[in-house]
Parts: sequence; C-alpha cells; structure tokens
Amino acid sequence: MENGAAEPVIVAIDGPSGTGKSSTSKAVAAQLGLNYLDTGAQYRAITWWMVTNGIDIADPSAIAAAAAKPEILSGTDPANPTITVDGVDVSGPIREQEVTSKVSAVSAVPEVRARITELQRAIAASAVTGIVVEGRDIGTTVLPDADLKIFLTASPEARAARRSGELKGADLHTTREALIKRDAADSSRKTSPLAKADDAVEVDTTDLTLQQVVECVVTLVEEKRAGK
Ligand SMILES: Nc1ncnc2c1ncn2[C@@H]1O[C@H](COP(=O)(O)OP(=O)(O)OP(=O)(O)O)[C@@H](O)[C@H]1O
Ligand SMILES: Nc1ccn([C@@H]2O[C@H](COP(=O)(O)O)[C@@H](O)[C@H]2O)c(=O)n1
Repeated sequence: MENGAAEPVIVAIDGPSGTGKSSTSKAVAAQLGLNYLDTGAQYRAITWWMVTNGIDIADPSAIAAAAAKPEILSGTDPANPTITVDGVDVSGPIREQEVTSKVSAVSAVPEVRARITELQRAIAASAVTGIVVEGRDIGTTVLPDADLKIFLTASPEARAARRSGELKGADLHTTREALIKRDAADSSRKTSPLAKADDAVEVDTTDLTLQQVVECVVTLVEEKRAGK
C-alpha cells in the first residue's frame, strides 16, 4: 500500500451464544483502532421488523418474500455500535425475549441470509483500517478470506451464569436450556450454520476473564500483522 499505510485487517469471531463474542470484539476493535460489526444485531433487527409487520414466523416463504423490504443500517464504532431499521433505533427492542425466541427461525431462511450477508460484506469492504466482525458464520461463509479467524467456546454452565448475571438473576436452568436450544437451531440449519472454520483458532473462555480473552485475541492479531 502507498505512503506506508497498513493494509486493513479483517478479524472474524464466531461461536455459540454467550461465549463473549460481542464483549471481546468491541474491546479488541477499540484497542486496535478497528471498526466493529455485530451481525447478530442485524439478524435480530430483521426479526424485529418481521414481528412488527405481522409476518408469520412459522412460514419461511412469507419471511423470504419480505426479506428485502426493511432497510437495516449498522454503525460500526466499537464505542457506540448502532442499529436502525427504516430509520428507527431498534437497539433496545431487538434484545427483548420475543425477538430472541424467534431470531433462529428467521435467520435460517436462505433469502434472509443472502440479504444480510451482502450487507456484511459491503461493510467489511469499506472499513479503512479494518474490522472485527462477530457472528456464527463469518469465518466459514461471510468472510472466508479473513486475516484471522477465532472461534470462542465456553461451557453451557459458564455461559448461562454470564447471561443470568446480565438478566438480573434469571433462573440458571431456564437460561441454560434456552442457550442450548438456540445453539442447536443455529448449528443444524441447512444454510450457513454456526460452525468453526477449519483454519479458525479455538479459544475456550470458560476459565478466562474477559480481559484475558481480549489480550489473547489482540496478541493473535498483532502476530498476524507482523507476518508470524
Ligand atoms: N471471559 C468472560 N468471563 C466472564 N464473563 C464474560 C466473559 N466474556 C463475556 N462475559 C460476559 O458474558 C455476557 C455475554 O457476553 P457477550 O454478549 O459478549 O457474548 P456473545 O457471545 O456475544 O453472546 P450472544 O451471541 O448471545 O450475543 C456479558 O455479560 C459479558 O460481559
Ligand atoms: N452471523 C450470524 C449471527 C447471528 N445469527 C443469528 O442471530 C441470532 C442472534 O445472535 P446474537 O449474537 O445476537 O445472539 C443467533 O442466534 C442466530 O440465529 C446468525 O444466524 N448468523
């Protein structure tokens, strides 16, 4: 590249629910001066639009027919990631239980995935210094040429405990079962399931603090940049 400017670096972080993808990706992006994209928020946003517009979530053909309608915009500043649908800030509503319980059915529809994947690739291509993109199929499908691929894991118990803490003491057993159910749906869909890319580095976060995970990923990015 001219003027000695560094090439943009593309980092893909995938893994099941509650493994720390969002927290890690935001912190890594902020530390390294990169953009950040939460692809789960995009699938939640399109699900919110389907629910709000009375689309039958049990009918994949109805979801497919509506998939191109909402305009979904993601802000990629790791200090202030934003998400709007048709100009409406949906960052709060997309985290509600109704969306969480329906997002796997919507994200399994191939027309939805094609639409959202196109948005994700365009955002990654326009990131000047680079981007950390987190989700379920980033390393396998969305950005198979990413410079670094990470697959985060953690035991279901650790993930449920983290989520229960967030949900102010929600029942641990119910939270654990809900996580396992969503991961099973995401892993078993035909199109672009949750999966580790063959060339991804797996990091088990069960016994690591968030800071330790962030340090580990930052080191891996720096090693890649140094050509090791
Ligand atoms: N290594 C860690 N140790 C303890 N808590 C953690 C760790 N990593 C993340 N957390 C906490 O766990 C919760 C879930 O993390 P986060 O939202 O980053 O996970 P996620 O993989 O993005 O989940 P989802 O896919 O469901 O959006 C958050 O409250 C976060 O602060
Ligand atoms: N690359 C992705 C990212 C997410 N999904 C679907 O969205 C759901 C919500 O994701 P969160 O990270 O916000 O929990 C997730 O359960 C998947 O159904 C996806 O399919 N691909």
